[in-house]
Order: sequence, then structure tokens, then C-alpha cells
Amino acid sequence: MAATAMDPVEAAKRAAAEKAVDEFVRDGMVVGIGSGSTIVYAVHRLAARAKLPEGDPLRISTAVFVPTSFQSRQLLAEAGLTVAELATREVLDVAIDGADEVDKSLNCIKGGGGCQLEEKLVASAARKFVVVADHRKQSERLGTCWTKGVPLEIAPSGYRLAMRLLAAKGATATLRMAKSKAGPVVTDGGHFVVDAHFGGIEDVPAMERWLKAVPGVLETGIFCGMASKAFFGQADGSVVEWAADGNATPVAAAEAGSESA
Ligand SMILES: O=C(CO)[C@H](O)[C@H](O)COP(=O)(O)O
Repeated sequence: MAATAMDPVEAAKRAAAEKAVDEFVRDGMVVGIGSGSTIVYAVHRLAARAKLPEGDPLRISTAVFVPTSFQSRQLLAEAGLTVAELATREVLDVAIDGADEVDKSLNCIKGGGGCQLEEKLVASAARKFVVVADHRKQSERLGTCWTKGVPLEIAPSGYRLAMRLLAAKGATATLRMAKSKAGPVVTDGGHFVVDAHFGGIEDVPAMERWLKAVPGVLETGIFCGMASKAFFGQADGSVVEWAADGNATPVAAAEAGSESA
């Protein structure tokens, strides 16, 4: 039976994730693992590398992985990789995570999956924060591609106050509602998520500072000045790499797209 071709967007996510894992993860490291659909491919790549024969330079056998969510903890455990907790680690070597939108300075909007507090903690603890995404996430200005708003993790008791303050600042703010449960989305940490859309964000650091100062906002989905590299899988199967200095480089994705590690 002929193999079914992979959906091009999924192939792009996979190419980016595999490239990042192979460039940044070495044996013995402590590695933060983000959440979402792109990160699934990163974990699959890590699992394949854990199965490589002894002596292979890509083999990982002593690396440990710090998840950012229930989803990534499950993924790591199912892949047979060693899970570590952020509470017992002060510094991580690298953290790899997806994003909803990334600008040329590598500022990101994250939290489409509702894990922004843990994701921010893990990324902040890492010496290097690496973003993996498909080409739809490459943006000239945050808030123009991802128009669902900046996800904010909010203390449930403060969500009405926060929404009033956000609206006064000009945002369209909505409490994120669950799809298969009555009521709001509740994060792994027991908080609500409010999505605040301001249109294109001109001054990203100022916006992040302002959002962080809103009472009840525990964390924002703006990751400003944190990433050192971003990999974007393209529709043609290649991977484009953005660096924090604004340089964009096309890189070969052939090995990253292969089945074996
Ligand atoms: O921030 C996140 C979850 O809170 C995700 O990394 C972000 O939403 C991207 O997800 P995907 O890889 O599914 O596009």
C-alpha cells in the first residue's frame, strides 16, 4: 500500500522541531520541553535519538527533560524519556517550545494552548530558548498574524477586574471557554485564560510591562527578548532559521525530515 503523504503544515512543524532538537540537544543536558502540536515532533525525535546505538554522536541516554504542561509530561513519559521537575532545577541548558507568532526580533506570542505560566518559567530558567514553528507563525509585527489575542493566565477571582482594565486600554478581551466542558478553560495551574487582542503591537516590551502590571495577571503570552533562535518549517520542506539579531538563514531540512534519527 502506498504511504500517505504528510499534511504540508505538519511536515513543516516536524522539520523545524527535528532541526532544533538536533542542533541544540546533546546528551547529559537538562532540556525544557514546551507544549502544543509542534513540540510533539521534537519529543518523537528525542525518543528516536534515545534508541540510537551506543557510540552514535546523536544518541541521548542521560539527558533529562523538564515539561511545561501535563501534555508534555505525558509525551515524555510515553516516549520513555526521563522527566525532571523545574522545582528541583535552577538552570536548564536549553528549552524548546512552539509559538503562535514570532517577529524578527524573536519576540513571541505564546499560550494558544493555555500553558503560558509554566512555559515562561521553563524558558526563563534556560540558558537558551529555542522556538519551533511552521511558516504561518513568521510575522512582521506581533498581533497581525495571531489575531486571537495575547493569552493571559489570570487568577480566577480577578478575571472581571482584569477584563475591565484591558478593555479600558483598548483590548478586545475574552475569557477563553472550554470546548468539551461547561465553563472556562482552566490551566494546569488552576487559572483562567483571557485572550486580549490589541491589533498589531507597536512596542512589544512596553505592552508586556503594562500587561504584567494588571492586577490578577499571573503571566502573559508575550515572550519578549527571550529566544535566541527560531526554526520555521516551510511549505517546500525546507527550514528557515531566524536569529535574535534579525538574521534569517535558510537551512537544509533533509536529515531533519528523515524517519531515523
Ligand atoms: O504556547 C503554546 C501552548 O501554550 C504553544 O507552543 C503554541 O500555542 C504553539 O502551538 P502549536 O505548536 O500547536 O502551533
